[in-house]
Amino acid sequence: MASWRDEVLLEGDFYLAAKKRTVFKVTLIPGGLFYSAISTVSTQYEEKSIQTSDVIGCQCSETRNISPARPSSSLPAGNAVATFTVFAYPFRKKVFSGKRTRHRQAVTFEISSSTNFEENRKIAQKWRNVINCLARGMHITASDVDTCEPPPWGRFLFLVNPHSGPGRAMQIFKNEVEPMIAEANIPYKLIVTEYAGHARDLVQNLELSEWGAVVIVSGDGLVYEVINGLMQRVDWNSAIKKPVGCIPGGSGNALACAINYAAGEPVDINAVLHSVFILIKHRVVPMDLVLVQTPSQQHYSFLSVTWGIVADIDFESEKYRNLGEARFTLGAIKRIVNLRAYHGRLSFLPVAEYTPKTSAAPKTLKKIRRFSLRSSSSSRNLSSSGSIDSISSRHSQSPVVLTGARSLSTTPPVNGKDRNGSLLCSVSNGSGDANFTISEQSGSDTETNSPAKTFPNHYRSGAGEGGSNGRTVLDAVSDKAPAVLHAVEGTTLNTNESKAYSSSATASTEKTLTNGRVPANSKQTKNVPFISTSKDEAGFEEETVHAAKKDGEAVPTPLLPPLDQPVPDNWVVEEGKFVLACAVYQTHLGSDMLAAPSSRMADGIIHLMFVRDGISRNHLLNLFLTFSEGTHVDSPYVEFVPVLAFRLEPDISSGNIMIDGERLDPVPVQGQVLPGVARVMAIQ
Ligand SMILES: Nc1ncnc2c1ncn2[C@@H]1O[C@H](COP(=O)(O)OP(=O)(O)OP(=O)(O)O)[C@@H](O)[C@H]1O
Repeated sequence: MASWRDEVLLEGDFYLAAKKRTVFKVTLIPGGLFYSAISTVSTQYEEKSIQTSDVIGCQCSETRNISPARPSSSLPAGNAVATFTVFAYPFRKKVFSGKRTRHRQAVTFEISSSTNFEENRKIAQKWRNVINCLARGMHITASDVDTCEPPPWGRFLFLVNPHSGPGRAMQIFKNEVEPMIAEANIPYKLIVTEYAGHARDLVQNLELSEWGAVVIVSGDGLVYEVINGLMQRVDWNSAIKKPVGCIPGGSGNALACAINYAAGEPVDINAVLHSVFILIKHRVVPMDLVLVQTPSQQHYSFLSVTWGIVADIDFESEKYRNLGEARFTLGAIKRIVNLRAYHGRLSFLPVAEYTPKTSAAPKTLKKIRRFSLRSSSSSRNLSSSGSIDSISSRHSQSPVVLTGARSLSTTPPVNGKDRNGSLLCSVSNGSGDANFTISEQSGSDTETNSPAKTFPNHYRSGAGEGGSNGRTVLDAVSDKAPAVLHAVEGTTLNTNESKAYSSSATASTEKTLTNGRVPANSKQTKNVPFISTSKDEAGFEEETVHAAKKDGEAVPTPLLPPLDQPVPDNWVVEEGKFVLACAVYQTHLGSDMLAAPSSRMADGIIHLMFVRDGISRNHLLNLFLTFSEGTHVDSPYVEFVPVLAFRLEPDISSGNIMIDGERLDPVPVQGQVLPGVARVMAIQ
């Protein structure tokens, strides 16, 4: 909370609608609004406050002055009274569980300082405007208060699937979403989907400029439809930047859980309320997609590709859809009892060297691979500069950057404690462990339709109490890994930071790349994917595959060889029987399944998890029980590998492959990350 030393923006003596006979001194500072009784007839009131980070909107209205309830009012009884109401959702601790959850608070102030209603109304409107600007994260000073107005909202298009989950999506919209959207005064249109595929058809033909955002009130199936509808447009590169919001109305709601988790909001209680809160307080945040190829189709996946027990549970529990999320628990019990393992081949291009958990060999990190996808309009330097490792290209798109010759294993943040967009890594250099922070970075071509675009530096203060407040991240570089580079969330690095980096690279080369292979001595041409490599003084290598994306052109897949051809030599191939294999790129697969705790929305990483055959039912059950806390990643049975691309080739035709919860017959599939291409309404 801001302190009293903060600049006072507005002050006034108002009645509180709830305390009819008391005048309150009300003070507004950038961090919040304070009010305390200055005259009391019967009771003393403590000073109370409302934080602007909890406020979703403020509105004016009028009421009647009722005599003799206003002893010191200058208004005659029966006259109109101007009011403003602040709608806030602060956290409160639950009595028994001790868990923090937001609750609604509406505080109405009545202005009766003048006998002239119009004058009072103007005062109320001024307070409303300033409070709304602050709630939207704008930086307001005392000199702005007479003129400031919040930027108009872009209209939200709500897509509600009446059949998702237990069939409550429409009820959720009416009872929980609509009232909060009205409090925030956001214009919207509601479309109820009429058939499977309706949302995809809609967004494929939508005039996107008419909408501030597309918001899904459903499960992940409708999110999948919207993402794929946008990606299948000719103008896919611009269309996919339309912010997508997500309110949990289905049975799994993995994306909604991931968004709540990233914002530091509860995932398991009052999930809808917290999701709507995020929707209103959102920033536009980049999100990775994964392009998934099968022999006959191409999918754009935002969540996961699963095979084995996780896919079986997801598909086979469909028939219990009316149980909501409990369907997964029931499905898991049934599947563990009838445990199956599937034979196949799992290949992947790891971000760093892969060493199986069972191996006694030291885990040495000598190389980091990245994939950089840029809008071709901004990629001209890549083909002409001859220095593709120039600072600007590194920092404007790099999803994860790490240099330094150390052994590395990713460790989960402690229950989401580190949610500043940073991936914590435990790095061992032989003399003990050191913690390093790898920061992820937003895409260079981040566009917003939110006020963040107009007020980028100040909008960050708008995060909720439990959130990370979206602070600018330039993490300290440990002296044990001098070459670790940190990117900045949503901002560009300053010159000093750039210089610091450039001194660490001693050599760089580049080659063009075709279908995962690198022709020697090929010449750079515009829009042709290519690899750059650089080595620092310690011999640590960083290899980046660069590709350009553009409306009207195919989505680039330089990491993927044709599905009927072998994977390149730099891929790892694991063959055998698997109980499960999951490629995950969100933290959650359900509210009690923190599948990839270290995942970030735009980390440019596919988190590949697999369990080989040989695990007992007992151990598997225990493993499933640890999913809710995310500690399964520490299990000796679970391999957890950050990768840029993967291929899964099941040997048998039984079982299921699920892409974002949509079933496929077990056919060969492969996927490649598309770093930060999509945009979601979130708080990081
Ligand atoms: N009006 C409709 N009638 C029938 N099916 C629909 C309709 N609208 C959408 N659908 C389809 O319903 C399917 C399930 O919806 P959704 O995934 O949103 O809910 P869910 O499966 O309960 O949630 P989750 O995927 O999170 O478990 C989607 O694949 C979507 O294509």
